[in-house]
Amino acid sequence: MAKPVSIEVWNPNGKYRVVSTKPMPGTRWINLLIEQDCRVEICTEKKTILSVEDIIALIGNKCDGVIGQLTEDWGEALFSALRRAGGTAFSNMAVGYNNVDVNAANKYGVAVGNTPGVLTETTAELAASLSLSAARRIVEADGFMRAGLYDGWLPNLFVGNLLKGQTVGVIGAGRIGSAYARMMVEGFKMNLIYYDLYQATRLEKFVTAYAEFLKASGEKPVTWKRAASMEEVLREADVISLHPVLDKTTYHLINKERLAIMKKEAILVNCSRGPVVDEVALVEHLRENPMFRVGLDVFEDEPFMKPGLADMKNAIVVPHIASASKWTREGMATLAALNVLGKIKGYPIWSDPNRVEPFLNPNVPPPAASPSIVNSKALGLPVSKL
Ligand SMILES: NC(=O)c1ccc[n+]([C@@H]2O[C@H](COP(=O)([O-])OP(=O)(O)OC[C@H]3O[C@@H](n4cnc5c(N)ncnc54)[C@H](O)[C@@H]3O)[C@@H](O)[C@H]2O)c1
Ligand SMILES: O=C(O)[C@H](O)CO
Repeated sequence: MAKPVSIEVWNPNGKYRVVSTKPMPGTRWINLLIEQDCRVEICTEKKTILSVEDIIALIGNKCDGVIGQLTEDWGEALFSALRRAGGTAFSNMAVGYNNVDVNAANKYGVAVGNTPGVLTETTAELAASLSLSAARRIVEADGFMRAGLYDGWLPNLFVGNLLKGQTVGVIGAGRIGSAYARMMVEGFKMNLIYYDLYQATRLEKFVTAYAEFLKASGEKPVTWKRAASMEEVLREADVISLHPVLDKTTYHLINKERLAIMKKEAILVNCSRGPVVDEVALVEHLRENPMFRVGLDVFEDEPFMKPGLADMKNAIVVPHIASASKWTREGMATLAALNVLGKIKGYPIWSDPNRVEPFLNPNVPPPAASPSIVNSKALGLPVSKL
């Protein structure tokens, strides 16, 4: 029997019981649930990552829906427990849902929500920050200053890479990959090469139009290319940023062999999921190629790093904070709550999960729909006409 977990309760007399496995930023998400007759229970347990047993204890005997986190293992055990408690709604407070076994959710008739769109620019901005920090060796230089080692300007001190005119490579040019590509192309006049299973038409149009603008202003135009293979991107790009989903096709997408074909002075950024990179191979590559640099927001065995990574001066490591802006995190909480609420109330599914702005305006009530349910087709849920 698992130990009872500590909770904070809002609107104790609400008809529907909704559990959040973590406190989340802002209060709009709580108010939206309360206004629609939900009793909201928030787990306040100090431990960062809840176990399956902890969450089963939280679900209890009666639970209509759960808002969970990407650190939790949502599979057979949790979906069956939720269904036994009468629940049919779950939402990750994340766009990525590789921690969720969607087949198990389908088996128990539980809708699975995620939070696309609201974190696109915030995540792309962190990827851009890591690209710049790695190119200009910001973290190393900061450490040098703080250690009292600076004794005057020198021609060779912390010389890094100029981005202008270099090639940025994007693997996975979906929402975030495309936003990052635009930042790097427009902000630093980089040429673009990308690889994705699908054509990124809007991105291509943007770069074409920007190239024409530069040409008309008498500047060298930027170029773009959709690569036929990922290897083409790895060989040609100076900065490579990874933005695919994590699934069987992208596990260890970057391995020893693929690292070996990258330029010796290339920069690799990962703000997708840790297992997209073989981290042991990466540490070895960083050790053997001191001019190769990485910026990592995610790790293969989070919260841990593979041995040796923390000692590498050519690696910048941050703790999975790519979506961590106040507006975005409050918006993610809102979308996750509305996913769960929508299913409980029998609302339809929003027709375009790439266009979630109507749910994010705090001054107007949100549409009566679930913003993004990834298994809506499998469950035969109706789509909103809005
Ligand atoms: N570090 C963070 O905090 C953070 C924040 C947000 C998202 N993410 C991660 O980023 C991922 C992408 O988010 P998004 O909103 O841009 O999703 P998205 O679905 O818009 O984009 C993913 C892209 O990956 C492409 N893709 C899939 N398999 C591929 C393969 N084998 N090779 C190349 N491309 C492939 C898809 O075609 C798609 O265009 C999420 O799934 C999540 O794991 C991380
Ligand atoms: O998938 C996601 O949304 C992130 O990893 C957290 O923002």
